[in-house]
Amino acid sequence: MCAVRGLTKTYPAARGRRGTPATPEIKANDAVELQVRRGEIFGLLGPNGAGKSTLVRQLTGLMRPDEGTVDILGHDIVRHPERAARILAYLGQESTALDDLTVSLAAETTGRLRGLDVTRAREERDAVLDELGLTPLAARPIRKLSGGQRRLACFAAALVGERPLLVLDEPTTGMDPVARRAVWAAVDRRRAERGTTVLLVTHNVIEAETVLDRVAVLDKGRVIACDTPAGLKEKVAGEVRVDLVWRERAPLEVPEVAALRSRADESGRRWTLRLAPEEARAVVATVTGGAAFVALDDFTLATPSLEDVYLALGGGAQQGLVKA
Ligand SMILES: Nc1ncnc2c1ncn2[C@@H]1O[C@H](COP(=O)(O)OP(=O)(O)OP(=O)(O)O)[C@@H](O)[C@H]1O
Repeated sequence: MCAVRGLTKTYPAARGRRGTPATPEIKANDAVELQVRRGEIFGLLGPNGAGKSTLVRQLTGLMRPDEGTVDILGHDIVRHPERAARILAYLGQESTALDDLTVSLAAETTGRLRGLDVTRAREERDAVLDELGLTPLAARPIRKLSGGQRRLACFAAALVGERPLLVLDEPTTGMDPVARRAVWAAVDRRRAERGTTVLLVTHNVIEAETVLDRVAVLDKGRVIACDTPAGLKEKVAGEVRVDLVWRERAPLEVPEVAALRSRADESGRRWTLRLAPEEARAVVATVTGGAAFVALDDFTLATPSLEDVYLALGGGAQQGLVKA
C-alpha cells in the first residue's frame, strides 16, 4: 500500500539575524523505512521533534525529500507529488484554507475538489456531518469554532470524497471524549467497510494502543522500533510498573523508601517505578507495612502499557530494540 525507503530530510542551517542565534542544520528524517499494509491502522509515535510531521509531509507530496522513495499504491510520490491528492486525504496539524468557510461548505468544497458532482458532494457532506455529530454546527464558520470543534470539522471535510489512504496528524488534539470516539468510530468504519488504510501520527499512546494495528516509534528522525502494540510491549514485559501516591510527601525517614527515590520518576506526590516483578513485590511489602504505610495514599501495580514502551524507547537509549 505504502512503502517508504531511505527517506532523508535535512533542514538547512539558518544564519541568525541581529539578536537571534543561528540555528544549525537539522536532520529531521534519517533513512526512514516503512511498509504500511492495505487496511491497516498504522501509527507513528514519537516525542516532540522526532520528525513525524516532516515524514508525513513528504508522504503527502507537500515536501520533497533529499533522498529516498515513497510509493503509494504504485505511484512514485517523490517524482509525482501531484498524484498524492488523488490517492490520499491528509489532515495536517495547521489550520487550513477551509477556515473561512462554514463547516458545511468546507465539507462540500472538499468533495467537489475531489471530483464529486454537486449532488454527490452534498449527500456525502450530510452523511459525514451527521456521522460525526456536526450537523448543529453546519452553518458556523470554522474560524469561529472552538479548537476541538474546528479539528472535528476539518476531519469531517477530509472524509468527504473518499480516498483509499487517510493520513491524520494528531487528529484528536483538543477534542473531548465524545468527539474522540466519533473520530475513532469513523476511522474504524471506513477500514471495515471499505478497506481504508490509515496512517496516524500521535503522541497519545493510551489512545493509540486501542486503535493501532502496528506502530513505528520515531526518535531523532530514525525508526527505532516497528511492531504491533502487543509486540512492542513484550520488549518490556519483564518489567512491572509500581505507582505510589503519598498523602503529603514521601517518608524519606524510612530507609527503604529513601533508597527507592533515585529509581523513581517523581511527579508531585506520585512516584512511578519500573521494576522486575520480584523487586516490585518487595517494594509493595515495604510500603504496605510499617511506617511507610501511614504516609501512603494509594498504590497500583500494572503490567507494561504502550506508554511504558514509549518511555523506554523514547530516550533512544535502547536502539538495539529495532525490529524491521
Ligand atoms: N521548517 C523547518 N525548518 C527548520 N527545522 C524544522 C522545520 N520544521 C521542523 N523542523 C525541525 O525538524 C525536527 C523534526 O520536526 P517535526 O515537526 O517533523 O517533528 P514532530 O515529530 O512532528 O514533532 P511534534 O510532535 O512536536 O509535532 C525538529 O527538530 C524541528 O525543530
